[in-house]
Amino acid sequence: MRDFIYLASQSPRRSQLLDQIGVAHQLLLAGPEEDAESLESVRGAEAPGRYVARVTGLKLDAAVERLKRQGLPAAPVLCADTTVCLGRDILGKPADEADAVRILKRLAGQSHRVLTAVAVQKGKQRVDAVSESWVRFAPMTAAQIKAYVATGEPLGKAGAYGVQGRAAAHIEQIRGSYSGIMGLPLFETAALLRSLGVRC
Ligand SMILES: Cc1cn([C@H]2C[C@H](O)[C@@H](COP(=O)(O)OP(=O)(O)OP(=O)(O)O)O2)c(=O)[nH]c1=O
Repeated sequence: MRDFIYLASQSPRRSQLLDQIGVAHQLLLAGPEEDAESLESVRGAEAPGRYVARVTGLKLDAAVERLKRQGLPAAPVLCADTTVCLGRDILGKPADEADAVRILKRLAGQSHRVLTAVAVQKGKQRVDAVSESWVRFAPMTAAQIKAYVATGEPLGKAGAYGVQGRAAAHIEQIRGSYSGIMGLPLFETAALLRSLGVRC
């Protein structure tokens, strides 16, 4: 018998990744009355690790409230947040194509960190983890950046790229968690679910 969980995320990648390890899940999405984007604002000099864990906690608070409000059957709720950082700078999702070009120019020829926090709440119990990975992009010409941005892939993704997509052609090296870079670190996720006694 498998338990099901709620996935409070609009990211199709996170749902695919949960499928990959056989976690039955239902989406628990924010309604138009919730200002989901405002949860992701950065506080002054906040370190990236703290930022990503704090935002994930806020997403989970909002999701648990949503579950209560909607009167849905009780089940564990999972949230995650992915942040790309270059040094101490947090690079979020690009606002538009020009912003994606600007971000990718900074990442090209450099190594950066990808932090993904995941948090799960079951009843009153909450557990969380942060996965850290390093990604090194090869140098990219302006034409290569332009061509990549024209694919539309950078929009909606932290750091303006998808490791699982065409960006892979420019990624020289990865250290850490491939699934974490994509948006949900599966090793940590499975361990958190097990620690809560979720059968999957
Ligand atoms: C770095 C990287 C990020 N991403 C994606 C994963 C996340 O969807 C997105 C980071 O944004 P997030 O704010 O973590 O997630 P989201 O807004 O897509 O979904 P929600 O807040 O509802 O959970 O970037 C990739 O798909 N591939 C990558 O290589």
